[in-house]
Amino acid sequence: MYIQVKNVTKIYNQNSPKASKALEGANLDINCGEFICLLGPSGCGKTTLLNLIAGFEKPTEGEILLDGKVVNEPSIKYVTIFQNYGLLPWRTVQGNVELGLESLGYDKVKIKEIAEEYIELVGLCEFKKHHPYQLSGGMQQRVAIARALAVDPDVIFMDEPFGALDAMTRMKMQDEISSLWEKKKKTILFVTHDIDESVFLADRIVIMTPHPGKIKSIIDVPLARKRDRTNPDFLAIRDKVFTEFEMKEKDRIDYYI
Ligand SMILES: Nc1ncnc2c1ncn2[C@@H]1O[C@H](COP(=O)(O)OP(=O)(O)OP(=O)(O)O)[C@@H](O)[C@H]1O
Repeated sequence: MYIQVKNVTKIYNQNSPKASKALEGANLDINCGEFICLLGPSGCGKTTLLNLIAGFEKPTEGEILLDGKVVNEPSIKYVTIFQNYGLLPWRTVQGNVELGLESLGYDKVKIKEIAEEYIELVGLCEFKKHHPYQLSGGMQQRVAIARALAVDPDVIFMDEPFGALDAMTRMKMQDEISSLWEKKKKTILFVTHDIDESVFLADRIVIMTPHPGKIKSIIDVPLARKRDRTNPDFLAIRDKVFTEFEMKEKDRIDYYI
């Protein structure tokens, strides 16, 4: 097993009157190369679990192993892509993609070569001399993805990366990240509260519920890619997820009768 979350509880501000239990008794095993979505409503501990696995936070109880080693701190082998892209405004697209590579100690020619390869992969060749303010939100997110992939990380953490995008751009980015994942087969942990997004992207969906944050269940998504959002199999899994959250239309109708 590549990532192991063993009985992990996280309490922020422990031993203070402000103590809050964000996550309770989480157990999760992730295989190398899997695309995992953490799905749930606000406050269910998705970001907390992501930050614990990425090493930005420490568990209050339990432990997390990555490739057999206890996670204690963030590592250069794991990259995180946030909702706000995290691009440097004074650098061009090329400069932003080169950023992570510079810290790996490659020479200038190699850095330029690798950056160009990934700029091409996300379809931004014509824009490599542009600055972030000259790009749309979707294009900025593609730069962030190119920058993340360029350092050839073992794991990519994505915390609601498409949250700020309009619906059409968001679907296009879902297509792109899904086909990039197929090409590169990186282990991806992707936080979302969008049910359709999780069914479109994930190999497995980790269903989380709040008060306190818990892993409620895990749903397999054994659908071939590229996925069709209108296919009956897609809709059946979507339905299953709705049932897990007790949000099915049938239940609401019963309630009103
Ligand atoms: N640094 C922190 N200090 C104290 N409490 C925190 C901290 N971070 C998160 N929490 C609390 O822990 C709980 C889980 O938060 P978390 O951000 O992990 O949930 P989430 O599912 O990612 O929510 P959202 O979808 O709104 O981002 C919430 O009640 C939140 O207020």
